[in-house]
Amino acid sequence: MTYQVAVAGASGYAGGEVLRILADHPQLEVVAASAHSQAGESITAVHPHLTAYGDRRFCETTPEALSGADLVIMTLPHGQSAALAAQLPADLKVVDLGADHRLEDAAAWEAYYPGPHAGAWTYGLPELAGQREAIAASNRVAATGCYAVATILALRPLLDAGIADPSDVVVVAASGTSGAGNSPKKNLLASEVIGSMSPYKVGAHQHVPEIKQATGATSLSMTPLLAPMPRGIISTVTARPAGDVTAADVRAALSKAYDGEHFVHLLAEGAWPATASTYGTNAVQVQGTVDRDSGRIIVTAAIDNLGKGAAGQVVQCANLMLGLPEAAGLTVNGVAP
Ligand SMILES: NC(=O)C1=CN([C@@H]2O[C@H](COP(=O)(O)OP(=O)(O)OC[C@H]3O[C@@H](n4cnc5c(N)ncnc54)[C@H](OP(=O)(O)O)[C@@H]3O)[C@@H](O)[C@H]2O)C=CC1
Ligand SMILES: CC(=O)N[C@@H](CCC(=O)OP(=O)(O)O)C(=O)O
Repeated sequence: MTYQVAVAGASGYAGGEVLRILADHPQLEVVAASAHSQAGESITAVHPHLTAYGDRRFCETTPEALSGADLVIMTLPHGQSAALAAQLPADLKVVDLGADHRLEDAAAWEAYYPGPHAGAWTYGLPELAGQREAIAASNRVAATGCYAVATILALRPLLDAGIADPSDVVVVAASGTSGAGNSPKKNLLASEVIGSMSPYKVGAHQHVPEIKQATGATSLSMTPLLAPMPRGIISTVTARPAGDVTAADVRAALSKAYDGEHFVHLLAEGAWPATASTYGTNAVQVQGTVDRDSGRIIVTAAIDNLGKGAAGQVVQCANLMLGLPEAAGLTVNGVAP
C-alpha cells in the first residue's frame, strides 16, 4: 500500500531533506511539494541534489494544494503552521516540524515565541515512554525541536531512573548552520562562520521549555553554540547526581531506555558520540559517565539536525501514523569520512 504525502515548506532545508528521504521511501509518495517565495520554481533548481524530482515544480502553500494527500508534513517557519493546519480537514493527518503545537503551557509559549499559543498536539518523540502508541493513534503530531531531540534523549533516562536532580541540569550544545534554515542571515555568512564557534541565544533558547516539558526537569540552563559545519547537533547534558551515582549507573539508565530502540544507540564504553557518524541518518548516538572531579553526571548525544532533528523524525512519525514499519525509508548508516 502506498500513501500520498504533501510537504509544505519543501523549498527549505528541512523540507528538502523530507523530499530526499521520501524519494526513496518504499510506501510514501510525494504528491505536492509547496513553497512560499519560491512557489513555481523547479524543485531541482532549489535542491540540485534531488534529481529524482525531474522537472517537477513547487506549488503554492494553500489548503487546497495539500488537502488531497493522506498526510501533510509541514516544515514552515514558526507561527505559519497553526493557521494553515486549522484550514485542513480535521481527519487529515498532519506532522508539523514547526514549534507551533509543541508546548502545552501557554505561558511558556509566550515567554519564547511571538504570536498567540495555538495549543498542543501529540509530541512527536516515539522513544519517550508511551509516545509511540500516542503518535500512532493521532491525526496531529508536533515534531520535536532539533536541540530538544538530542537533549531530551540524553536527559530523560537519568530522571526516569531517579539518579539525577531535576533542579540542577546544565546543557551545552552545538549545532551546524543548517539549523538556522536556508534564508540569508547576516551572522550566517560563510566568512563569519567558518573558522569560528560562538554562543547565541545565550540564556534564552526556545527549546528550554520543550525540554523541561518532555523530561520533568524543573530548572535547566542551556547554552547553544553555532559550529562551523553544515549539519549535526551534539548536546552535552550535565546534572547533579541524586545520591551516590556511578558511571555504571548512568550507563545502566541509558541502556534500560534504549536497548531495543532502532534509532538510539548507546555506544560501547569509552566511545563518545560524533556528529559525523550521524550525517544523513535518523540515528542518535549517546554515551554517559560521571565527572571524576565534580561527581556530576555527564551524558552526550549526537544527531544530524536535519535527520533525527528534523526530516528523519518527521518521517518516523508519519510511518507510525500511517501504520507502516516505523523505520521505513530511514537509515542508521551514515557516510564517512
Ligand atoms: N533546520 C533544522 O535543522 C530544523 C528546523 N526545524 C523547524 O522546521 C521549520 C523549517 O525550518 P528550515 O527548513 O530550516 O527553514 P527554511 O528557512 O530553510 O525553510 C522555510 C520554508 O518555509 C517557507 N516559508 C517561508 N516563509 C513562509 C510563509 N510566510 N508562509 C509559508 N511558507 C513560508 C519557505 O519557502 P520559500 O523558500 O519558498 O520562501 C521554505 O520552504 C522551522 O519551523 C524550523 O524551526 C525544526 C527542527 C530542525
Ligand atoms: C543554528 C540555529 O540557529 N538553530 C536554530 C534551531 C531551531 C530549530 O530548528 O528548531 P525549532 O523548530 O524548534 O526552532 C536555533 O537555535 O534556533
